Amino acid sequence: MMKDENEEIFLQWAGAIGISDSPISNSSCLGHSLSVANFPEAGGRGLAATRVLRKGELILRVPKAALMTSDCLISKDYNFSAALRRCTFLSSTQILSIALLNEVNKGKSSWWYTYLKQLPQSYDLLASFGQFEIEALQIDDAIWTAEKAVQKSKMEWKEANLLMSELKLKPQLITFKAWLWASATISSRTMHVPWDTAGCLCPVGDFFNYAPPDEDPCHLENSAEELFDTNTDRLTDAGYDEAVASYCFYAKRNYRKGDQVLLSYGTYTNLELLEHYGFLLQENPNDKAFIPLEPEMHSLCSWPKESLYISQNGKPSFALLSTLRLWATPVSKRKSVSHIACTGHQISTENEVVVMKWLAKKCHVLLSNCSTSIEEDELLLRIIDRIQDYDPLTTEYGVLAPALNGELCAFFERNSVKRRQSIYRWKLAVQWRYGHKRILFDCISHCNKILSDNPS
Ligand SMILES: C[S@@+](CC[C@H](N)C(=O)[O-])C[C@H]1O[C@@H](n2cnc3c(N)ncnc32)[C@H](O)[C@@H]1O
Repeated sequence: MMKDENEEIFLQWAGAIGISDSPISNSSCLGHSLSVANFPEAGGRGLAATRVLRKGELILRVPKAALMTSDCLISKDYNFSAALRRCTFLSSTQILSIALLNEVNKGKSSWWYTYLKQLPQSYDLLASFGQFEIEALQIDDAIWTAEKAVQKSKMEWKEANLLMSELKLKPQLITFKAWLWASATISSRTMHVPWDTAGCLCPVGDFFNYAPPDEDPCHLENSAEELFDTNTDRLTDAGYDEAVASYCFYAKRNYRKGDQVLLSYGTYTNLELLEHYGFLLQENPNDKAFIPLEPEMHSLCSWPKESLYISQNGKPSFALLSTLRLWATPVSKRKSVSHIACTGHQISTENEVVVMKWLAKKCHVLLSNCSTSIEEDELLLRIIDRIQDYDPLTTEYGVLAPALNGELCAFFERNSVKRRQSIYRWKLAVQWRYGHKRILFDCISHCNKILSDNPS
């Protein structure tokens, strides 16, 4: 069956179970406010505005009965609930992943068959990265995060094996590959519900692609305000509304007809987006670069580790700057100036010069420790695009940039089969390291500017 045909059947099914983008009851699911469209540069399949949408307007309602939750899957499946009682050690996310595979196992007899059929067949979350793509991240912190994601996924899969074999799932649904698919579906598509920490799968609502939150939640002045939940890492401009027993989605800004309607799933760095959703943004205002600090720096201040970073624009965070200022102060004077540092003020010109020199040098060393430069990564990204387009001349690029030779050869050796997906993951890794290096580079420029304004 054609992809569009599947989509058509899915939208009819969604309309019949009450999913609607219209305030008046309507048998069709979409068409009043939204339509499914393809946005190749911003998430692929997504939702477009079919008319002018005003900020704060309710644009989609998905009734509770249409939400796929562990509760609803378990309560309708006696075997599953009986087997689950014997496996009390599984997390809510593992349970929802197994419940999802259990539905897939039912094939056409599953009530969710039409929904399951249109889910993506694979994902590119960090947990699905192979050794080659992990190494392509180049930066220790990111490599560690990716390795941890793979290990965690493997461990959760092993723990889930007992229940999956009790359920007698088909052999291909018990594999690690199937587990990666199920857990990535849960990680990248679930939405927060108050009664289950695993969240829910929300047909049609999970077609919204992501835009980072661009406003401070405290300053929101529209009807979606009360749905803004800074404590959850799920969709924040949508939420479950008990009063109407539905998941409700609101326009987070004004849209023109044809615009892609986006939602903010939360505030994420690019590494976090890769880890939880399998994509990253070329321009992510929430991206950050964490750099290794001297052990002493951590004990100097009470700032949490996560607050010590370089922002996407190359400027050190408030906490990092005040920590560095205090650290650059002679030990005997630290106590008397700590209140100045903690309130974000410059301690002295000499102190600022030491801080900026240290920071610029650190970024410079980190950049020179990488096996490729920013320019080489830029070239590699162009080469990868050509490889994606099956340009036969691409191997010759190694001559243009000898530093890329090893990486290009390693890719071709390992990836004769299943190239498309491997190329895409490799590209994500290179895009990530390129963005990270740009932050370090911009930080050096920022420090140099301050140094030239404060000649020592
Ligand atoms: C909730 S789904 C959104 C709908 C999805 N595009 C689909 O076809 O079903 C989330 C996934 O969409 C993709 N995505 C969402 N926003 C994106 C963006 N701004 N850029 C690239 N990919 C995006 C990622 O693959 C992500 O894991």
